[in-house]
Amino acid sequence: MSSHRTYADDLFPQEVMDSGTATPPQDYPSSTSSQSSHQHYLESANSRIHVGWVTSPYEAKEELDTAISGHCSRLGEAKYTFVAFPVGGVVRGFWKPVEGAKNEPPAIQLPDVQLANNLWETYVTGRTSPWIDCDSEDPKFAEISEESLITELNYIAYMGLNSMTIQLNRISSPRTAALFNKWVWTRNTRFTMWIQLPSSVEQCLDFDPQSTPKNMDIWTIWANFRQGCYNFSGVYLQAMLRIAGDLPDEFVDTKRVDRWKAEPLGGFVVETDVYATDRNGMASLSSAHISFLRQLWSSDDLRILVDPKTDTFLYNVTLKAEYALALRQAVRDVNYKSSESSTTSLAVSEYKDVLQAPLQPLSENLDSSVYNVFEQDKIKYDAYGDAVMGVLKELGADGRKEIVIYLLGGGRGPIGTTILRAEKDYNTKFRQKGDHLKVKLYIVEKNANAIITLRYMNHRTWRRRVTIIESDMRRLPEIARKMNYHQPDLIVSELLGSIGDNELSPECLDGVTDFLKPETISIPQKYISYVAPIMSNHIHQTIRAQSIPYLARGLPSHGRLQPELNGEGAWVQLYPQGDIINNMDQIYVVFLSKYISLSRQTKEMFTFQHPNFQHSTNERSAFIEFPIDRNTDIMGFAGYFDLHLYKNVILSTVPETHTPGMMSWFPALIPLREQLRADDGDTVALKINRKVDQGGVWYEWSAQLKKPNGEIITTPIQNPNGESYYMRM
Ligand SMILES: C[S@@+](CC[C@H](N)C(=O)[O-])C[C@H]1O[C@@H](n2cnc3c(N)ncnc32)[C@H](O)[C@@H]1O
Repeated sequence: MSSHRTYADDLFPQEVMDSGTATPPQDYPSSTSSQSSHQHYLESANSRIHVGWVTSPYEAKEELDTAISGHCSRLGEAKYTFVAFPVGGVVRGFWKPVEGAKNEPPAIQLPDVQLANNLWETYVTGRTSPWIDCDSEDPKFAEISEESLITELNYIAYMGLNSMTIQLNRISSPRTAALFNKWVWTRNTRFTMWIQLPSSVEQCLDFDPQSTPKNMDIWTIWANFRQGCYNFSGVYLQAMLRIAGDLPDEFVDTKRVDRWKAEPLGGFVVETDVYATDRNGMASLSSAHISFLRQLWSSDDLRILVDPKTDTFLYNVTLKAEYALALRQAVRDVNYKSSESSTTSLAVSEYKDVLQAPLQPLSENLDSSVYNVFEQDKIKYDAYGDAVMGVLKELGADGRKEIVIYLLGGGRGPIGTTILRAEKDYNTKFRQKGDHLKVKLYIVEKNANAIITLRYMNHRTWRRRVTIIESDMRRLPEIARKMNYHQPDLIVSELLGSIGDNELSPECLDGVTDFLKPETISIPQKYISYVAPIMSNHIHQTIRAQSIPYLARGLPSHGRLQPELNGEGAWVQLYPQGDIINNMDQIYVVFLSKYISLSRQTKEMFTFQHPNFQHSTNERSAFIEFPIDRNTDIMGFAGYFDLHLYKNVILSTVPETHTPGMMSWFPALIPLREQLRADDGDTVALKINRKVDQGGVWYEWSAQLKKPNGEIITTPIQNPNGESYYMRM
């Protein structure tokens, strides 16, 4: 059964999940009764939505460097909540290097003691000097830039600022990225780094209409920079999208805009030439700009910076405030949570993108709380009831008096109750008094603890009608022969994981085949797994960053090896393949949130049918191709399944056909070791094998990327021999 149900995590009805980020109606103000709550809503937007001001050369007088607090107060009056200020002070910040001259930038002169530390942290983002260009074609200037950038980063660290921002002006910034790569991985100082991207490819200093690839885009500029920093945590290294008057196509085409949902987006820098004037003479945004902002406004933690491109705001005193107001108006209702809904959405959000290890109910006994979580899913049990009813109707049509049903893997018995209820409903609807169809029910369960509950249920709820068999179902043929148990007309089971077969349902059910009649029916009759490639820098980083605490180093891995007693007398689990490979080569269960699917369609992976009278192998092999329709980084594949219980009674976790309200399974995740860069027009394939040996089952997988010119890139085979993820039998 499903692994996402490992913890008491999914008690929330699907409806709540779906509306987790409860947004107020667009017409919020009119839907609230009082003026004062409307006022409160507007005021809360001023503090909830952080709009900052980029200090520009237009207002930069030298005195500003020692008068930051007054600068901040004036911005506060215009409803700005922070300022991006040159970290070296305005003289250094707006210095202009002269070509060919012996350039020596002015020294840093922004005294720290003018503000209390907490005020610097809260209100000031350090902006590196805009003239810095470590990737300049002029090697001397590139060198000066590198030295200056390190000096400024050091100063940001010294000041204890919480955030800094740097503007990328090139398509390719390998030296800047290398400098950041070293800094983030080796310096024990933590502040958020907002990497401002160019507003369009054509704006870049190194853009060349002849040599720049036609499909170059802002996302690729960012992805190369992020990759240059070896995908350092998105908590600290974030992209800021620069918005100018003309939006490039990739900020208008929804499927390309969506990629930013899978990236660590810090926010936006809005150039003031995007503003028009509305009917009331106020600064306003175009509907294209508003819709772009809204599409990516995933959280009110995002930041917006207003970057003045003219000095008009110096003469028109209300303009600054109007800029900020227009931005808040654009996004303030997107993530607005009314006070009634906030508790629930918070609880659900705790499980977003949390990695869970799939359950292995065959090799490990589940505990009561896990069963309790399963049992909340009324939709699943109702579907089982419908399927059993379907079989009773079909078999009962010949007027028989008895039908023998085995529930295989009964847990605490909810499907047992469902079966007996179906019997009652069938007799009420289709049989006369005295002509009842009787279900002879056996429940098989190997978990000795759950057996205690089943016996209690039998005594209390089922009026001792059920024969309870404490055993692994694979021993059922032997036990049943010895005990003269009846052969089943119907076997019912639910032994399914997030991709169907990954809790070893096929192997368990095959174990009872010799005890079946040729006409025995199985519920389920069939299950099919599905996959789709996904993009998610966040989940990639989360998987990589898992580490094993000292006191957990003896816990069994999910791989083939078991913990060992080492020479010092401690139990230790060894990972000869290394921690990172071990992390990347497992299948996880995740309530996916910060991700996007890269295919409009999920595609079939493996199919299993029951009963498997031919004893066909449970090994499988699949090669599943997907066309890629945008430049992207593929982090792996999301996995789903559908469950054909009986005839047209189907349960599904596949996004296109998801059973409404069913919450029993979160998607599975099949990660790649490294994110795989793909371009618009490529084809990616998942190559996956399901392998079986004496002790268990495992998957081995890799990806194959095909370029339009026929070039093929193949990634390494993951989880060879089940070393990191092995399902014991
Ligand atoms: C996913 S749970 C489902 C429990 C219950 N049918 C329900 O829907 O709540 C699967 C159950 O099958 C049991 N099980 C798994 N493999 C088994 C096997 N080979 N023989 C007997 N029981 C097994 C597990 O102990 C567990 O109780």
